[in-house]
Amino acid sequence: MRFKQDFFEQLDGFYTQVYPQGISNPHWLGWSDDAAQLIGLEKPNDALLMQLSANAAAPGASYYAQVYSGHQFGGYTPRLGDGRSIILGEAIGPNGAWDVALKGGGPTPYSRHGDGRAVMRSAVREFLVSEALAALSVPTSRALAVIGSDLPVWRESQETAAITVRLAKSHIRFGHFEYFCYSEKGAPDKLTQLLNFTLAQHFPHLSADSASYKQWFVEVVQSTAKMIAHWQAVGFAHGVMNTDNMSIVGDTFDFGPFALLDTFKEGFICNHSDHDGRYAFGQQPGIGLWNLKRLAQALTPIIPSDDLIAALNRYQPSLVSHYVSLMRAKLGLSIDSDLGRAAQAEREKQDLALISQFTVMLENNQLDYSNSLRKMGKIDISSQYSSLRDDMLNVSEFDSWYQAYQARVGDVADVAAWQQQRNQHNPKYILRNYLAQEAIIDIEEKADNSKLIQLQQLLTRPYDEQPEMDHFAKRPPDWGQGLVMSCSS
Ligand SMILES: Nc1ncnc2c1ncn2[C@@H]1O[C@H](COP(=O)(O)OP(=O)(O)OP(=O)(O)O)[C@@H](O)[C@H]1O
Ligand SMILES: [Mg+2]
Repeated sequence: MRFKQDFFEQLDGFYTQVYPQGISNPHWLGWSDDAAQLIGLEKPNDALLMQLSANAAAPGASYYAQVYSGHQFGGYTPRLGDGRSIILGEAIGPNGAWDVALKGGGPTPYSRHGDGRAVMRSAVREFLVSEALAALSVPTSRALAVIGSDLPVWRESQETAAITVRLAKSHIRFGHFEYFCYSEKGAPDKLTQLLNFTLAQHFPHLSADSASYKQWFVEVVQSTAKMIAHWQAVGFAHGVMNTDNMSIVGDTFDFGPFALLDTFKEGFICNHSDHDGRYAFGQQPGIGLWNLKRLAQALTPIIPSDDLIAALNRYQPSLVSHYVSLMRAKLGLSIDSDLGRAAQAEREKQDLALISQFTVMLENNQLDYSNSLRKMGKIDISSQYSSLRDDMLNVSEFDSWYQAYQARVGDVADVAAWQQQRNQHNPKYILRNYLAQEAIIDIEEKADNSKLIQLQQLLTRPYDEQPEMDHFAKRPPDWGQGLVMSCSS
């Protein structure tokens, strides 16, 4: 790894230098070749294992924990910070730099009452889902590796510690701006410094001056909208959309009690602690805007309110556009690029209605979200019969939807090619909670990570048939239905 240290060198006062503490008997549980390529690494080796398990210093690393705050479940917590994630610096890759962080690397000044550790089950889940979402083209932080140990840690019972090696284009969160607005009142120069750094590092096409701030916030609104559109389209529930878990570059960030939907359910809550369903699957678009409003508030000392409000107004249309376009690809709804603006807007409205009717049917019939969409690749669109019909209890409701759908799809000259295209947008394999759980149980009970590796490899090619892996595409068994995860990770 070759590091630069821009955050560390340019933002004194925005972090505390702190060294990670090694975990005993470190061993690779998982390694991502795809993530490794991002920072110019090839295969894992023993020296790297020692460095990434914090048992040896990584040459060129600085080791620091950033300070931030954030709104958690709607309430403001004035001081958070990296309590268990220690950043080594920005590793230089062939197409840009990535922060490398050891999540679970030991206590920091921001650990409050925590031990600075991550348990193996949560580290494995973060590793698997980071790479699985990337393969689905969802904007996300990445995971280079997950490293197991025999270091005991206590949660509800004794477990073992692990480290996820996270790669992120940026670790700057909405909560960074909140911290420097509220906790260091009267210091707008700090906010400006942070914003100028963010611009220079992550929005290089914008200059670091007040004229660009307005455009920058528009782009933050749009990338957040795009990220959440992806979540809704693949059926991803994040579970802890606190503002300290929202990345400023619009990447999915901090994987705790997340879930990919099995059965489609708007109100699905994956987080055991989310009693009111604040972060339920169907609430995510609204919470995205709520979070952006908190960020906007924190920016009022340096960006005029009118500009912030104008940018926020672009959230909803941007999210709908992205979502409809992703769902069009899934359902095979083509668009005529010659349509005028007004006609396009009307078409978007109609398509959104058609898509919503589809998901309502899935919910009413308790159908699996991804598997139902995958069936699109088997539909003979020219025929009155659809295999999806057999899954419906209310057949007449389906028939009238299907009629409207067929009319919208129109004539398809080459049905096989149409089906093939559907398969390239509707994954056969997703990271179902029960699959992750099975991989974790094998590690816990048999020290066997082969299922994890198999799952990771499978999920790097989620659209391919891989017929020998068919069983991984099944709906969960009874014990794995609607698994709800706790936050004690
Ligand atoms: N075991 C722990 N020890 C110390 N601090 C912790 C621990 N678990 C969580 N925290 C801290 O509590 C706050 C909220 O936790 P949250 O679950 O959002 O983040 P996280 O998963 O620990 O990390 P990140 O957001 O970097 O992915 C963060 O400041 C986090 O660092
Ligand atoms: Mg967090």
